[in-house]
Amino acid sequence: MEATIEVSGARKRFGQTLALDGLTFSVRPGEVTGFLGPNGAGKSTTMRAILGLDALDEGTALVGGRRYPSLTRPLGHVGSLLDAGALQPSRSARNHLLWLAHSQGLGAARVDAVLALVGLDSAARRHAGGFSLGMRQRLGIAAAMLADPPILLLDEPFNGLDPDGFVWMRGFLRSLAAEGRAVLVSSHLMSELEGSATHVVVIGRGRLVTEATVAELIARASNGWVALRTSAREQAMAVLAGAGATVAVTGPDALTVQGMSGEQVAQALGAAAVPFAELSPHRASLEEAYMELTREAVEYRAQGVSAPTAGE
Ligand SMILES: Nc1ncnc2c1ncn2[C@@H]1O[C@H](COP(=O)(O)OP(=O)(O)OP(=O)(O)O)[C@@H](O)[C@H]1O
Repeated sequence: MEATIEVSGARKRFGQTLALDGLTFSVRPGEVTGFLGPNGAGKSTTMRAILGLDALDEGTALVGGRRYPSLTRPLGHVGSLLDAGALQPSRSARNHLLWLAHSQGLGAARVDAVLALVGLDSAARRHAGGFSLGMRQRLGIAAAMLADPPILLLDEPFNGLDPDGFVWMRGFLRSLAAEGRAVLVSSHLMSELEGSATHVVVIGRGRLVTEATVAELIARASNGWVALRTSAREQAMAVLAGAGATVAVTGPDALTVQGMSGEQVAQALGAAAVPFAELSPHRASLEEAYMELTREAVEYRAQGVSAPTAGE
């Protein structure tokens, strides 16, 4: 089966709430796609629709070109982590997985392999009920990986992870994509996905806000910004603002400047005898890119059709 997820024109209403409002996006093989949006944006509903747990009112949600309920061995095609709490607390982690493995015709060797894969081998015989949320997330991922599926849907897998867990999860997601799998990972925070996602799908109120590569998103948000270090921050701000630039404080001795080239910034500060160092094009973080996006989306909604924003 081809490792793709394709959601097209998905609409879903729960009573008065329109959870999905014509949502369309796709995930291709070899990509970790971050699935982002504020609370209630429709991320979980989308994942549930892809897995056939919620029926769409309109549109389609396909895995490898097929509807999930039509798959004969679904867990061999799509692995999912929706709720890390969904386990039998009195069972050991290994027994929990053995029970799942048997239901799929898999043996103990595969269980031990996935326990090692997620770093739970030493905790394998402990009761899952005593696991921290981070360990439950790992166990949930081990379960998702049991039948070695080419497609993975992970809902908030970074929740509850400690700093080591974060590093591990990022590397793990990258390795899944490097093996050619399609991976859709939901998150509230862009920063969680930095270093693992290659693509992002941002949704709001059940609609697509943007679908882009991480590199495109960062380039868009970085455009026209110059980063600057100066021991005379207030003076530099006054000079640059006086020259018409937009200036933001990014640290005790750091500013970012928009509306002037690096050369113009150097000239203006030089002429006013303001000391500075490290003048460079600013590379936005994924979080900044997300904020920029959200801001654009809000402005678009507030202004109606493509009215220019101030300064354009
Ligand atoms: N079973 C349900 N019954 C009624 N309303 C629902 C149901 N499931 C979701 N909703 C509503 O649909 C909208 C989308 O919810 P959803 O859980 O998909 O968003 P989300 O992006 O996953 O949010 P969060 O980040 O908070 O998990 C919300 O307004 C939610 O209250």
